[in-house]
Amino acid sequence: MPDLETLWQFICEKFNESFSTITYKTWIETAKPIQFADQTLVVEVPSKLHRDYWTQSVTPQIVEMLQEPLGYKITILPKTPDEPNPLEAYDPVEKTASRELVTDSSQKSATKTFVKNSQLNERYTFETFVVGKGNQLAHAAALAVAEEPGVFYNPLFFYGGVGLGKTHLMHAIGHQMLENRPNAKVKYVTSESFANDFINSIQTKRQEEFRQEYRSVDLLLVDDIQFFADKVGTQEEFFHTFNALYDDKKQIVLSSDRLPNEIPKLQQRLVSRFKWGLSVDITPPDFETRIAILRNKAEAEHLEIPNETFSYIAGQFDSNIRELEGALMRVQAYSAMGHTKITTSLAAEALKSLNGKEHNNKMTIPIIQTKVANYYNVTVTEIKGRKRVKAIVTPRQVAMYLSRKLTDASLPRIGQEFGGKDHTTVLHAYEKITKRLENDAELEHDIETLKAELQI
Ligand SMILES: Nc1ncnc2c1ncn2[C@@H]1O[C@H](COP(=O)(O)OP(=O)(O)OP(=O)(O)O)[C@@H](O)[C@H]1O
Repeated sequence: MPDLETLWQFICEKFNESFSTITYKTWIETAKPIQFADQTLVVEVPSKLHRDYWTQSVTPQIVEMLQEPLGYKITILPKTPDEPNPLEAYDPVEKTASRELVTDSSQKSATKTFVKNSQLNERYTFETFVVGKGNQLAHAAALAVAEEPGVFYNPLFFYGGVGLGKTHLMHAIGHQMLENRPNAKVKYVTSESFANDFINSIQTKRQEEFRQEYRSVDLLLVDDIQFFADKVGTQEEFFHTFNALYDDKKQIVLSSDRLPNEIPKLQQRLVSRFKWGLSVDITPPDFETRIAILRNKAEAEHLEIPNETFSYIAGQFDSNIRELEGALMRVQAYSAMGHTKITTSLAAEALKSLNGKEHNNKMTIPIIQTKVANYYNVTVTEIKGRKRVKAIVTPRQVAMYLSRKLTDASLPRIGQEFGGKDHTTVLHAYEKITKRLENDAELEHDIETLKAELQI
């Protein structure tokens, strides 16, 4: 019997040879082998969603892949970090019972006519999508749905703030599905286009055609469904479209800036249907992800940009990737106009005039973290980390306190920027520093100095 390391290496190599890089990265690279005993392999995966996908799809493929070389069938038990090692916990793992979501394994659709015009943007693929903490689950769910449409999460519902990649992921699902099944019929629309198509069909007496068009797809992607609010007739029609596709086990993917039950004037029966599948949120990217997105974009545009300039731009825009990309393009335009290289001071100059605002004066959490770390002689990594020695806890709490005072970021958002901490930790830090300030003159001096430096 091979040891754990050899077995895992073998699995990685085999999987890498047989599947696309994105599949490999999403399901294998995020997994960690834990134990191999009694022909049973325990693998730790990041979330329940990953575990479900492993159970349903990855595990059978690996078992089959290994059967010939090993000469026997191994058992694979995926678990999340919170779950005990099933081999140690003794309890036989519930392999399928833990599925939280409705699934249906009877998907296999008939051949469809080839549809060229599915309104997909070529740039929005899984390959160009940078995965980070805020979007890891959404990305994994998107890939699961693209690879096995109608099986896992139907509907798949993305929600989250503006410019965070919901549309990008929806298009990526469409591309991936067409790559796997070139004859599939994929349709991407915004909720407004759906409403317009519907109204036009009434005006031109082509309702039957409209229904035929929307109800014959294999994958329907409807973006920004918050704009269904107030459109009673459109909601009614969409309800029937949804039912027809769902009953036919066709995949539906929806997006909105908020959860279904928070969309005003959305019919209750639609809200409840939208909850049948999986709702997954996308939160703003952390600093490292923002840098990775900028790097990718710069590489695609063949731009040469120093590391510190990436950090500078990523420090300025922390809650909307569209703005982040826009900033990079602006810097590029500035450099092209002046025939000069891209440097941090050029970037500062370019972004300063953005909307006529002094944009480089905008306070962001990474700027606060850097300033506080320097002031207390610790590193930003330590500030974001979990070490509980006083020399680090105080700077960490001060940085959280200042982030709350000097930026508009919410408590969860601040927690996320501090290495993914809970919002209650941020609140605790804020309250602790506020209390200490009542009778700690030294701390008061530190904070006043930092504030003065930060607000220059
Ligand atoms: N993780 C990511 N990796 C690379 N690019 C991204 C990522 N997330 C978003 N983007 C890019 O940011 C821009 C905005 O993304 P997108 O349009 O998908 O946002 P959205 O959440 O649909 O916004 P809206 O709520 O305005 O519809 C796009 O150009 C997209 O390619």
